Amino acid sequence: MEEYAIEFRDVSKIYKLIGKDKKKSEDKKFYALKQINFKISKGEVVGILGTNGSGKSTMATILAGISEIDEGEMIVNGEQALIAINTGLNNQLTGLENIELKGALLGLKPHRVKEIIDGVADFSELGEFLYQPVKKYSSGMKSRLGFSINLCLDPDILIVDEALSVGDKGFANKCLKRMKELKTEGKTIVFISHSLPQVREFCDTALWIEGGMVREYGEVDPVSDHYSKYVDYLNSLNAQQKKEENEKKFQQRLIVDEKDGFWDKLLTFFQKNF
Ligand SMILES: Nc1ncnc2c1ncn2[C@@H]1O[C@H](COP(=O)(O)OP(=O)(O)OP(=O)(O)O)[C@@H](O)[C@H]1O
Repeated sequence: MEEYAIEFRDVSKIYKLIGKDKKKSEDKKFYALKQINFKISKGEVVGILGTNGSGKSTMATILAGISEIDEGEMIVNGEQALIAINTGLNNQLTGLENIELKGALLGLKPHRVKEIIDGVADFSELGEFLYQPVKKYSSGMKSRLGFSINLCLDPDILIVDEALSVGDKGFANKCLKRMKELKTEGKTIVFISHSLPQVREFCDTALWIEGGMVREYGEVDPVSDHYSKYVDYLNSLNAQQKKEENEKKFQQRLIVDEKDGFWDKLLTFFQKNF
């Protein structure tokens, strides 16, 4: 029997929409992710593709256990860590204190925390900045710290959300090189990137989410080709057609409360008939 690192069974994430009065509406809700099903095998390196707002970051935070799901079930076999800029970093604390805090939250032994501190100091190349509060870091420095902590934690499942698009090219290449080593070590990696060439180069499979739903999941090359064609198609649309396409996607994700629908229908009935 194949062992899966991650399994999503009908997973949905729902947000309440803010109304025109700037209050969260009880009636109108929105699927950030809608009934997502997939299985990622142990040692698989999967790229998550999707246009802006399709649900990639929501997926990353759910995978990392930072965000809760509203419907369905997520089954994870192994320790997972999220590599994303800012996520999980406390701005008031120094880089070093952030590592100690993470170690305490994970219940790590002091010698393990020391190993991680040494590893982060070495990989991040932050030098003296490790002793400065994170609020004084540039976004690239935060990315270096976050990425290095997660790498040094040595999780079984690594979730990388756009981390390589921040920071300088030299550091991004170093991270990519390290991720390739982890891949050969048999780690499961979920890679969220806007860079299609990076996904093609690095991943075995690709999961394409569009409008909060799975559009395609399979071998990286065909899925990337189909995604690329879809992006070209979107780019070929004029402003009005783009608006219609976005509206269609939005309607698919909208959840209107039953009661609300009932009163709307009643009102329409009265308006039509009286
Ligand atoms: N906290 C939140 N409250 C309400 N809606 C949210 C929240 N976070 C995300 N969303 C909405 O959920 C949808 C998915 O967002 P998400 O950030 O996951 O998309 P994405 O694919 O990562 O987008 P991008 O490529 O632009 O970064 C978007 O429509 C977004 O507006």
